[in-house]
Amino acid sequence: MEPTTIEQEIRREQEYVDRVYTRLDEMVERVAEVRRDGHARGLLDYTGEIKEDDYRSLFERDALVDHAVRRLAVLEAQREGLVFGRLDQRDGEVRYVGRIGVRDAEHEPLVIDWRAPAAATFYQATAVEPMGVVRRRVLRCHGQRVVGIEDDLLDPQAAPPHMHVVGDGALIAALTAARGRRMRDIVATIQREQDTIIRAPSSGVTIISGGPGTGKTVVALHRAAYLLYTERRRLQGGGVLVVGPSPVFMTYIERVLPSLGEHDATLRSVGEIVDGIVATRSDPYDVAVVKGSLRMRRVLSRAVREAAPGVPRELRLYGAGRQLRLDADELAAARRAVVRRNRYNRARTDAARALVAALWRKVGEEAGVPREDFIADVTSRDAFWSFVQAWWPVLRPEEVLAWLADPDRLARAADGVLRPDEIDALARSWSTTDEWSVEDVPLLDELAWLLGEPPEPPRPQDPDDTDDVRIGDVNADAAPAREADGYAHVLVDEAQDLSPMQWRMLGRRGRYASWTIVGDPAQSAWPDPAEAARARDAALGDRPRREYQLTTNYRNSAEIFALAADVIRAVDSDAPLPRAVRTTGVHPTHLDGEPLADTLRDAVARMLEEVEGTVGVILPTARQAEATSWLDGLAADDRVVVTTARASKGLEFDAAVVVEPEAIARESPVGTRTLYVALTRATQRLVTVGGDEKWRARLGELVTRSPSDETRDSSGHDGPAAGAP
Ligand SMILES: Nc1ncnc2c1ncn2[C@@H]1O[C@H](COP(=O)(O)OP(=O)(O)OP(=O)(O)O)[C@@H](O)[C@H]1O
Repeated sequence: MEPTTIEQEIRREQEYVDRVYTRLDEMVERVAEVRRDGHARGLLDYTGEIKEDDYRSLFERDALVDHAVRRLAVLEAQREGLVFGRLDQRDGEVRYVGRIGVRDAEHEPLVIDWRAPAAATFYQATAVEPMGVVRRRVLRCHGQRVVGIEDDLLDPQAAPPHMHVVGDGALIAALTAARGRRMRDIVATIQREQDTIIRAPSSGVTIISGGPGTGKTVVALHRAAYLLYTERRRLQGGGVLVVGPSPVFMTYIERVLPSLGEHDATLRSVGEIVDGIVATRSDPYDVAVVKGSLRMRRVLSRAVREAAPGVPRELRLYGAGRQLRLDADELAAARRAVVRRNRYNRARTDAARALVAALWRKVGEEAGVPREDFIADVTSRDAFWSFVQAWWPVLRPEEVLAWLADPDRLARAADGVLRPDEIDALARSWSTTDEWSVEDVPLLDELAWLLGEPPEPPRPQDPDDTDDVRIGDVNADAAPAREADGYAHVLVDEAQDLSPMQWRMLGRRGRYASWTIVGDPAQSAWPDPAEAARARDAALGDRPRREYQLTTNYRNSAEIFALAADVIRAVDSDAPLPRAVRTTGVHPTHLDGEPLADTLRDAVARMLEEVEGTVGVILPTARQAEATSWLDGLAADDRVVVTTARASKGLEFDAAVVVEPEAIARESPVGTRTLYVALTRATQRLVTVGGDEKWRARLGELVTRSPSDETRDSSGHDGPAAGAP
């Protein structure tokens, strides 16, 4: 049989792709040789004495080997689907675009790196503005084999007569593909509005907003890869921090940057920002709201000023020929004066000075010795320094926060700042568990900042330097405080949910950074956007900002998004909503019936049959524990992901089964927004399970109104199945 046009085109492209892989193999072999050579040099060098020259050559060797190892890893990692695009230009030039740049033996480009300026037209050219491109071609590959081609003819007038145009469009093919448990890169199908954001300059603050499924996350990650490519020296030196809402979300996105050849970004959920603490549990809404509010700054700074539990409440000391004493009130006054001026952990010297000053004030002229002699006498006594150590112990943030589980202590710190019911709720949250919550992490960070790092231990003393050594050698200002590590670029996803205290925590890490901030106000779970905006502005300072809005919903079918849009409109009539361009003809459905467990299992089993990829079961928080047991064996299915609505932020499934939607909406004052999040997680199918008349009516009404009624497909799905299964 004659090969079809598309088969012929694929064969031609395969020839080119084969040439690229042959060249890639040569490059891999060459780099591997450099590595082997480096190792061999190391073996010889280490056999004898090492002279200074040898050290230099060993250093060079290590750098060479290190570079070769990294290069090899990149070359190997980018092998899969290395070439994905081709541009046929008006002037007859043909360019191939791929995951990395590849040149032939004569240094002529075989493939252009997608991030290079020469590749930009691959993403930016449109039929309205072809930018010299006649045909854009996306190659779909499995391993090294070309399996499909999708063309866009951008400039028909300029197309030569023999030019073929095949395929239905790469974007739709990508959007309808089954989803796995990890987000994939979109390097072959980045859209023009997205490309503009990816390539925006790195300086200052780039704010990306847009409704659900508009590609905010995936675009921000491609932007990180782009910036690492264009500004590798600055960004690798300082580091790139990527922050998301939960560990589940971080796992969902963790492959995107490596798949783009970037391994150097630090990915952390908001519960993992502080080194050494991994918090995954979220507090109930009412507690989270208090812990996140800026009022906690006052509470914490007062908590730091109060004496640690168990410190001595009286100073008794023999000095200057008499019994010296400071009582609890005098000690408290000295403490207040010191903490007002200093960070606690860096103030021990000052605390010692304050004690001596208080003693002198009490004794004064009666001491019968000049002030200098009095100070020298007191500070030469071990008993004095033992007291200072006990009275001013080094404090860790965890200790100070744990003290606030004591309702009396908390009430003193929060007096006039928090309401009594808020104080009760907080004290209970800290006394019922010793596991830190996600909302505790910014509080610990704030405390770390208030307390400061303890100074470095004193260096060995110079025996001649006897002048007030003991006070001087623990000088609080001697060593700079080791503040939180500063990153060169900070990328914050789902930023609409960050509490003011979380903004402060991130601000400390991005003090000298450029920022990319991603969010959708309509999905916000934070009840006081104005307070969060203030904290955000303080974190970002006066850096210049550029803002972008994404407007196309690439995730949801139009039928699914129509339901979600209806829900959000009820509470936020002005929310700018994206346009879902893909219709499937399959409307959201609803399943009722008792017991709920059976209905849920039935819904999940149906979805597993109907879609190829993942099925998300999205629950009200109150149902979380029950539902996993209801689902029985189904929960263990690799394709099934069980999550609460609150934790479903940023995730995506082929099918979503949303349990008791109205209960999700009632769970908190921002519950409707959380329900909006839950309803916008699915690409192909949405089923709601359990609920009330109101919910069924909403679905029914929506379908009768839906314009896509006329475009139902032939798969037998013809609207909502409200009622018993
Ligand atoms: N140009 C594109 N080509 C292919 N797929 C795309 C493109 N843009 C976005 N997508 C896909 O659309 C889906 C939604 O993207 P993403 O999760 O980044 O959206 P989002 O705006 O962060 O959503 P949300 O705010 O609802 O979490 C993902 O599967 C993503 O891969």
